[in-house]
Amino acid sequence: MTAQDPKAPILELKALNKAYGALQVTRDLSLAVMPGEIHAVIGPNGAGKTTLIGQISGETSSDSGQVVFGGKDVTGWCVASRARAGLGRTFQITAILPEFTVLENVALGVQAHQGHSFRFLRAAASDQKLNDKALQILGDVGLAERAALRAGSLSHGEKRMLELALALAVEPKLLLLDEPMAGTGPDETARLIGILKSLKSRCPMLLVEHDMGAVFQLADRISVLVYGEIVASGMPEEIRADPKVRQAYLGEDDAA
Ligand SMILES: Nc1ncnc2c1ncn2[C@@H]1O[C@H](COP(=O)(O)OP(=O)(O)OP(=O)(O)O)[C@@H](O)[C@H]1O
Repeated sequence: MTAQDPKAPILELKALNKAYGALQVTRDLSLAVMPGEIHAVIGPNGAGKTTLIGQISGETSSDSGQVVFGGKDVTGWCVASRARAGLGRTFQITAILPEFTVLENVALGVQAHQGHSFRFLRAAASDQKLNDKALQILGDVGLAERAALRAGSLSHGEKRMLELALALAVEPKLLLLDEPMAGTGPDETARLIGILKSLKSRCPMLLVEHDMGAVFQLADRISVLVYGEIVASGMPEEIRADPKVRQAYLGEDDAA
């Protein structure tokens, strides 16, 4: 299969392993993300989800196994090379420049992606094409009417949407989302769910999320990680019904 084949996975993990000393954090971990899908990884605290995201983005080296992205083996690639190849991830809120407007933040992201330096903010601010692109992205994440505000004045949930806009500014082929709902209230969570749903046909996602309501609304496929191992992988209804999963992770709660 080639990267152009629409049925080929955009991301394939093959038997990934990572240990810290005696602690085996991910073990023989394999999964695939297909074009047009949201694949969620859930698991109890300490299951290895953040480590796995790091192994995919390149921040954490793997002891063995392969990361294949867009048909290319990127296992030995650094973070920047993987990002340039289209592996996007949401940034921490600290990546937002609070004194700049919402529009300027995204315009700078678009500009950086186009290979210019951050130093040319003035040029960026007057570049209509750049601003148009940034505004379009802000529309995609529901922040168009906040464009002229200082980014620092946004609510927590809006900052998460701005993070998403910054990730989209680089036109990713896959988005890694590490707990995008963390700290957001119910209304903002509902808005974020709607936004992510509307984006998935254009950008497949690997979603790590503790909010089970959000996971079950968003995911096309769910993999359950326990002690670094995928104990179940399937459609949401299969996962909900799997007794192993209920015991290992969902507990007594109804996951809906
Ligand atoms: N750099 C490190 N050095 C040593 N141990 C680590 C390191 N990073 C993670 N660990 C350990 O690996 C295990 C998995 O951690 P990880 O953060 O990947 O889990 P997680 O599933 O993301 O947890 P959470 O849901 O709480 O965020 C934990 O026991 C953690 O203490």
